[in-house]
Amino acid sequence: MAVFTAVTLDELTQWMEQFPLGQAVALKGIASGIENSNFFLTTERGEYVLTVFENLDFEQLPFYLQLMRHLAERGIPVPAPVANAQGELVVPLRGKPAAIVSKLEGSSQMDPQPVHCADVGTMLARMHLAAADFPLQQPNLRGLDWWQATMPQVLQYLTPDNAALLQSEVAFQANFAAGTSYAKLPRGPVHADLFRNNVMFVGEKLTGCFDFYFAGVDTWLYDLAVTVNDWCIDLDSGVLDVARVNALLAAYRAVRPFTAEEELAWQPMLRAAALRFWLSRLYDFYAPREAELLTPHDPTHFERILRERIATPAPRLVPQE
Ligand SMILES: Nc1ncnc2c1ncn2[C@@H]1O[C@H](COP(=O)(O)OP(=O)(O)O)[C@@H](O)[C@H]1O
Ligand SMILES: N[C@@H](CCOP(=O)(O)O)C(=O)O
Repeated sequence: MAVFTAVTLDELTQWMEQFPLGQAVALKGIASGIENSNFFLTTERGEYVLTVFENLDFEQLPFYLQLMRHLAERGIPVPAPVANAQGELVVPLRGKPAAIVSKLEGSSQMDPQPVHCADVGTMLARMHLAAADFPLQQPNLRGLDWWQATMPQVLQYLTPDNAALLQSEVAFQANFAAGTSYAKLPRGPVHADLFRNNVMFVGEKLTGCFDFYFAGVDTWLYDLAVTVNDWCIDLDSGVLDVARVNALLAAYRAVRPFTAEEELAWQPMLRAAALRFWLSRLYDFYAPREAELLTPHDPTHFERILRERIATPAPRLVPQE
């Protein structure tokens, strides 16, 4: 269950008057999210998604919603936020920030093949380029600073072996991030959570991606590593599937070629992307927020992926001649 704030159709009647969408005619809670209360909203003008933000405040939200608007205006298939009569994208509902965005067609592809991974690679590269001139700034709030602050809060719950892995990987990543090659990696606003469940397909056609609420400014390579670590793996073992990796990377670099520094940084970045989700899942598992009503995601999945990325060389970003 993931509707933390109950909203009724009656309640929306007056609230909706500020939006150019006509009357609300149907409202249905969406069970699958873990962060916010989401609803499919049908109005006289069409199909939308209403989100009531449970953990993000009015200061943080403009970055995400303006970024979605920026991308939508540049033809990237993301939900377009709907502004109210005052031009605001975030409006209080039941005392919490809320927003209406367009509804994407389709459903998630949870068993992706190379053809799907190629579409994801193309979209990701186009999204990076389209976001490059986005004017608002917000760092990736789940980056190195967060890892260093969060690690001490979970260490006590881990086996000695896992505690040692976590400490050594955070140290490795701090060293990697301090290097001169890292500083040269191209960066900009990134999605930072482009998992299978955040992309829609109709058949083999990608119709869009959503859930920008972990977006922030970080390296493009990090975003790519997060994506590959979810789309291109055997879910049981965490092992990379070479055909899917190569399809995603070839499609990405056809839109935006990689730099020499990115080629060198690929393997450490795959480790960084695995660490990020191992740590957030450990944190959600051992230190759940009060409002959290869902079973947290399994941390051992990303522990396996991290160990695998440390142990096994990944396919290169650009295959050697
Ligand atoms: N713009 C959208 N178009 C279509 N479906 C959406 C859209 N936004 C969210 N959804 C649906 O709502 C579900 C939960 O959204 P999500 O953003 O993942 O929630 P949370 O941030 O709470 O984890 C998604 O799995 C998807 O089915
Ligand atoms: N993708 C993250 C958790 C974020 O959940 P989402 O439903 O908002 O995408 C993970 O798998 O740990």
